[in-house]
Amino acid sequence: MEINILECIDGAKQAKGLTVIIDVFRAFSLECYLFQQGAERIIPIGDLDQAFALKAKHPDWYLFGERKGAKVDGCDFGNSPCEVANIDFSHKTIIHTTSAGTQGIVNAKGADEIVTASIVNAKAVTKYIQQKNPDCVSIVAMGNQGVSRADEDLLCAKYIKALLEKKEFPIEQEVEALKNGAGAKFFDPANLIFPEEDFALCTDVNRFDFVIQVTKNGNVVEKNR
Ligand SMILES: O=C(O)[C@H](CS(=O)(=O)O)OP(=O)(O)O
Repeated sequence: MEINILECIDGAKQAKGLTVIIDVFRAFSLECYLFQQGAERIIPIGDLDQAFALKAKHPDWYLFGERKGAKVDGCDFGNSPCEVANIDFSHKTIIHTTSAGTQGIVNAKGADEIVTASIVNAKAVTKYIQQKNPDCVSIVAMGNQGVSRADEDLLCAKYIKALLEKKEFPIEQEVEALKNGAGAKFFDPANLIFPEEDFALCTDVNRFDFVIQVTKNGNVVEKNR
């Protein structure tokens, strides 16, 4: 199995084979919580206008929209898992547009198939890849706004690669270290965008045992293993 780690939107454009799009802070961690809380499907969208147009057609669907970390005006929710804690999304369709994560999905046009990943479901994604046993796996760490390296996404990519190669990886230690690095923004009292609780929710290692798969029609569904 050939395993390549790529980064950002440019990396997503180069992805081939079974493609794993990673966004730890926070898009694909959030989506795990949404499915856990009953969501039926999520529609990942790159373009904001397209997301609003879809919402206008389907007012009963929830629109989650984020740019530069902040909730976009006019959306029902932003990109924060703690914002949706305890909300029941049973039978709900969700439209999701973000700076990095959903951009990765819409740009991975050369992929044979796409699954998303985050630290909260990395082991489940690894098991899924092992079961499919493809010739080629592209793991894309989506980065900050899809354009610059995000250490948490690269960490998750390296963790999945290590699991696939059956190598030891000190994930708990590395997650702890994020508090003083890429995750420090969640603990900065001057920051008004990233709630502190989101750090723990997005770094709860292997909390979920399901994968999120992008279907042929572009929707995202939960796939239990
Ligand atoms: O909302 C987030 O946490 C990020 C913001 S950004 O990538 O740092 O601009 O968006 P996401 O698409 O979840 O990476």
